[in-house]
Amino acid sequence: MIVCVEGVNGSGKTTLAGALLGMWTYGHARAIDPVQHTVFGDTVRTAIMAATGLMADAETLAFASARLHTAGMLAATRCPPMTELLVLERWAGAVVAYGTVAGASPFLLRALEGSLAGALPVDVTVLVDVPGDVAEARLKRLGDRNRFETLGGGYLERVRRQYLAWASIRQVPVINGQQDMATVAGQVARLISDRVAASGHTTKESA
Ligand SMILES: Nc1ncnc2c1ncn2[C@@H]1O[C@H](COP(=O)(O)OP(=O)(O)O)[C@@H](O)[C@H]1O
Ligand SMILES: Cc1cn([C@H]2C[C@H](O)[C@@H](COP(=O)(O)OP(=O)(O)O)O2)c(=O)[nH]c1=O
Repeated sequence: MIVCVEGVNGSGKTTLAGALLGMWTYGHARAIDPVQHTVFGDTVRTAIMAATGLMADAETLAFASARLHTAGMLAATRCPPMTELLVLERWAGAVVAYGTVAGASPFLLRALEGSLAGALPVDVTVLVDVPGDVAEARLKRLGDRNRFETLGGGYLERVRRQYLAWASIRQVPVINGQQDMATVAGQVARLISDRVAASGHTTKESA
């Protein structure tokens, strides 16, 4: 079972991933950030974060490359059994939402979204939605921020809107990230259970 949690910085993805792992009692469970999961991706991310004046297409390609490399590294466990949970913090949606705001070519974005979608069989994708100013206030409290997290609530709101447009087109469920975490996690766990049931596995194996 591969679950992808999409959303802007500060929407609650990492907290949600932790909650889902805690609720999963049917087998092995882990959460990864596909950008930073490999040494290659981590190095690429460091280079992107340090770069100034990076062209939008170049930046988008670099992020997608880091994510695609993770898909390759996961090849051995490409289709984990339904009893095993792998939570991805962002996947194809981030490329589209952040890339659109950065001004990347729509043709490039469509191609990369397709490559990412084909590279890993994601079973359930959700978008955790919070307004940009709420995300910004949360990030401010956390301190230590990457360069996308210092662009402010207006920037996060623009990414949020691109995420919502993407979710609408792709029929990705939108979860209200302003609810308490138990409610957010409960709603996602329900979607995961529905997916397990649809796959024909017994409900005994679901979250
Ligand atoms: N549903 C929520 N309600 C209130 N605060 C939240 C909620 N989800 C996350 N937070 C807080 O917001 C901050 C960012 O959460 P985090 O999970 O790191 O977001 P992300 O991984 O999307 O950047 C953390 O301090 C976290 O405790
Ligand atoms: C342009 C672009 C930016 N980003 C942004 C969002 C994040 O701030 C950062 C990705 O870093 P990442 O390591 O995935 O996450 P985080 O720093 O949020 O824990 O870059 C993408 O994830 N994908 C993209 O295609």
